[in-house]
Amino acid sequence: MRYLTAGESHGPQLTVIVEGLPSQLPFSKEKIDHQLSRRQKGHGRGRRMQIESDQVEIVGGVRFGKTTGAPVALVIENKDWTHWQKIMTPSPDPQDEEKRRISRPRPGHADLNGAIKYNHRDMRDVLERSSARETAARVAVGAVARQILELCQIRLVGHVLRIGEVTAERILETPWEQMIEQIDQSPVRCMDRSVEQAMMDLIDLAKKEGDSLGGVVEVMVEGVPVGLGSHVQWDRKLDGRLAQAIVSINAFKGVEFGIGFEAAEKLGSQVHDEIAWSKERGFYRKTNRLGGFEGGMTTGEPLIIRGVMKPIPTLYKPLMSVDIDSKEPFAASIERSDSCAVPAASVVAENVVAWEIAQALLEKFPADTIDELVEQVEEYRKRVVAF
Ligand SMILES: Cc1cc2nc3c(=O)[nH]c(=O)nc-3n(C[C@H](O)[C@H](O)[C@H](O)COP(=O)(O)O)c2cc1C
Ligand SMILES: C=C(O[C@@H]1CC(C(=O)O)=C[C@@H](OP(=O)(O)O)[C@H]1O)C(=O)O
Repeated sequence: MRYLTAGESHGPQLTVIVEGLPSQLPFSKEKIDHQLSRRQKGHGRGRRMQIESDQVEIVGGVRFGKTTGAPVALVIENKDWTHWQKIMTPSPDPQDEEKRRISRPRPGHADLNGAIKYNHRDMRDVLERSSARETAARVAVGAVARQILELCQIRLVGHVLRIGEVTAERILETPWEQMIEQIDQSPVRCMDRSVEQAMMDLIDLAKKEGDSLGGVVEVMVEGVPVGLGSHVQWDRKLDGRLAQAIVSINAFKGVEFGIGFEAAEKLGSQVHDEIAWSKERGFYRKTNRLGGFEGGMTTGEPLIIRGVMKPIPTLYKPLMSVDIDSKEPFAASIERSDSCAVPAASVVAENVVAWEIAQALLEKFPADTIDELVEQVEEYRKRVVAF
């Protein structure tokens, strides 16, 4: 399976083509819209999210509610387009275009590197595509992948572990349904009720001071069979692919699995997970400190993946930059912006993980129809327990 996204942040729409989905997959627009709406919420977002109300339109590859096996085409409208149409389309007056041109790169954005690389004197030609608006398209794709995972008894959840200096407890013992409800009701998508308010206060303070905040998100995946991914070639290692997927989310700068970077300060005996066996479960690990991966393959334990997001680069208390025409220094212009998007990014992280897992599943169990996939996964699970 593969997908491509296209579309500018302030253009008419985002477009996605997903290829290789098995046929006969019940395809729910509601489930995609649900994920899209989760991505729009969260304390700290700016005014743009009040304008958008993301909904997917299915324009190819689905008939009578099921995939046909043909490429699936999805569209998400940008409601903000109506306000930007004039700026985004050519003007008969060249002076108009000159006035609209962006010549002042924002630190922390793709503006300057993209302008130099693609030889743009108007940095709108870079920022329109580098914007995290594109993550709406990736969430739509992840929401499709989740429909495959659901039928294969694999479920996942994501939450905010940290905002700035406020860190939540990881509540791994909470029953799954309760955990999901708790996260979705939290204004910062945090499982730990005791720190929610502290997170919101910190976001409000950063906003008041014209600053921004980052944090850490965590995704857990349960029910993944042993042996997705492979040790035999570098680009087939599933932890490696997930790392790429996470760091490809705008503003994500790092990733870890299980205890992650803590492993550096521990002894081997405190890090590796002992192997055990029972008739009911087959082989299992007594602990899950490595977060469900050994040798680039899943161990059958839950996957624990964390990603760190840097603070939003656009600041109301602007940083210094240099104009590309005059070469004069200036204080970066102030534009509408989120002050913290970690809650939204936790939903993006969940959905990019969903895609990678579904893709790895279809690599291990190639299938033209969803029933073929589900049958193979069920048979394999039996074989694994009996191994
Ligand atoms: C959900 C989400 C929302 C974001 N919103 C903003 C924003 O409002 N303003 C901003 O300057 N950056 C925002 N960003 C981050 C920028 O898109 C990102 O930092 C920029 O494209 C540069 O890419 P890099 O940080 O990966 O190097 C957001 C990121 C995500 C994931
Ligand atoms: C549009 C979204 O996020 C945007 C990501 C973003 C950026 O620079 O990455 C900047 C802001 O956009 P605007 O410049 O239009 O205010 C965010 O609102 C979205 O998440 O759907």
